[in-house]
Amino acid sequence: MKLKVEFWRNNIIMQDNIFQACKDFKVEKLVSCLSTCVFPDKTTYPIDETMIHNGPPHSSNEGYAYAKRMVDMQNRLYKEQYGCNFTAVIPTNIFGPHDNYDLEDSHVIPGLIHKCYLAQQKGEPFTIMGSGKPLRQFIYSRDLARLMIWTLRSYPEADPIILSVDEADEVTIGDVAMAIVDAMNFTGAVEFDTSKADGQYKKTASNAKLRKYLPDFKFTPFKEAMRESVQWFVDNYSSGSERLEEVKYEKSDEGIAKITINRPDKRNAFTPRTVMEMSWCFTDARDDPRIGVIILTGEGPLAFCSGGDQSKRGKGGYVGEDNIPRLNVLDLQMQIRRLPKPVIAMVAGYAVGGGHILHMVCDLTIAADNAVFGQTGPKVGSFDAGYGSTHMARLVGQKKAREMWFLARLYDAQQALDMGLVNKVVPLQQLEQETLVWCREIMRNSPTALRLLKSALNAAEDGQAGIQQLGGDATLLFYMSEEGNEGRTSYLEKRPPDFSKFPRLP
Ligand SMILES: CC(C)(COP(=O)(O)OP(=O)(O)OC[C@H]1O[C@@H](n2cnc3c(N)ncnc32)[C@H](O)[C@@H]1OP(=O)(O)O)[C@@H](O)C(=O)NCCC(=O)NCCSC(=O)CCC(=O)c1ccccc1C(=O)O
Repeated sequence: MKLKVEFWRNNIIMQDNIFQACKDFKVEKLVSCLSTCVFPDKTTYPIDETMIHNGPPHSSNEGYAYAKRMVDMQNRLYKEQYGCNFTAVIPTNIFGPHDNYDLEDSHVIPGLIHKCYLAQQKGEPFTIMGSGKPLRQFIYSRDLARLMIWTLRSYPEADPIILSVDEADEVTIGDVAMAIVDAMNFTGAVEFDTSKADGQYKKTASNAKLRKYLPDFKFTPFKEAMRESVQWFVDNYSSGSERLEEVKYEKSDEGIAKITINRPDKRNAFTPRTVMEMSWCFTDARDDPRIGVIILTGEGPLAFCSGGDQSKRGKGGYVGEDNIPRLNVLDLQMQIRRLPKPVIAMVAGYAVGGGHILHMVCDLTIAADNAVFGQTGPKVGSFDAGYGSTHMARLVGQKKAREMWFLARLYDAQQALDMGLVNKVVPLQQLEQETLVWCREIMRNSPTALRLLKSALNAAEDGQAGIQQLGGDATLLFYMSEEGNEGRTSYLEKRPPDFSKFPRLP
């Protein structure tokens, strides 16, 4: 690690602020997360919680390790002086879904999963650096989450606790590689590159203290945890999310997808690339049958989206890396409109220009109390004569729509609520929480009813295109019926169809 000073200062400043704020606001319990690198470089094994301060940490990460050691001291001092219930956990080698799977800077398991996947795709050998003999204890992220909740609720001490699998569950890097091979159904050659260094042979940690409190805690079997992690990686790799540069894309186990425009320095103004990336994400969310509702938002509290990036605007549209001018946000508006699942705009800060239109074409809008809405087009030489005008008039009425466009004023969240532009306004800190409440309520409802309602509401505005969407949904339902299938089956069986058993209802 190069930035030792930054690691030291940033961690110390964060810790000092958090501890003091938790004391001042009488927070009932604070659990800080340390890591095994706080332990001395030269030590005996297994390491345990009493050995943190027994000697210098490895020099490569001393800025970070010394700062983290201070957490242990802070926990004790705040308890002694103010009676605070603060403590720390020390997890060992976490892995699981949502990890950092980047090839350059990920930990061993996500890095190997990614390498094995690429080897599978390219038909190349799966190469593991080193002999594969070093031993490590790995904890599955879901197990760690359960233990963290237990720590919050029930662990009584200020002294830290190691959260690790048992010593008997230590595995070699070679075992890890073979578990990945199994989970991935990898059929190619597996090679160990012994010209590369192995790293420390073992770093065994004792979980005796954890076992004293929770003798019966059952860790997820390693191979099962590996299968879930590999499955998560494969599912999410195909979404193309690794290639996203201007947008963030997340999917939750609850069936909620979240697309975040990630250009906060430009108030989340969109370029042709931003729009393309959003479009990939919406396509993935539409095609993934586990997803039932999609959130569209902007990174940070200052803006949902400030419209087209004016610095990329050329003659004929916004110009990307290929030098071709585009107005591709119009296709994105259509995509959101036609997507057969509810899309919710989650708006903090500015939603202006083309960004305002994006929130309007979403099915619902939840706004933070700092949200600001409006069209700026006539001020910067632009306008949207499509949904930006006509759908707006449906939402707020003709007079108000003309006011918004002709004067190009900005409106606060309460004004937007009063004119029917948004569904709810909440304090900024509650924005995500409230949006998730709406998403979860939607997830409990019939997906087919929601789909048909969306296309019916669109059809009333969208003319023949709207009827086509509603008509497509009717065909989908018919294809799912026995009557529809009788037509197909009779054709394949080379017999006349028998529709006589289907009722001709009034
Ligand atoms: C959004 C603001 C009101 C925020 O103000 P403030 O908080 O004071 O921040 P700033 O200091 O102004 O901005 C910080 C930083 O971001 C840059 N930036 C902000 N917005 C844009 C933008 N749209 N393009 C490029 N850059 C932007 C800003 O320059 C600053 O950068 P520095 O380097 O730090 O200087 C305020 O920022 C603002 O008013 N922004 C402009 C809003 C705007 O006019 N947007 C364009 C409207 S036109 C449009 O969106 C058309 C879109 C389109 O493609 C289209 C075309 C044809 C038909 C339909 C459409 C359609 O979208 O439907």
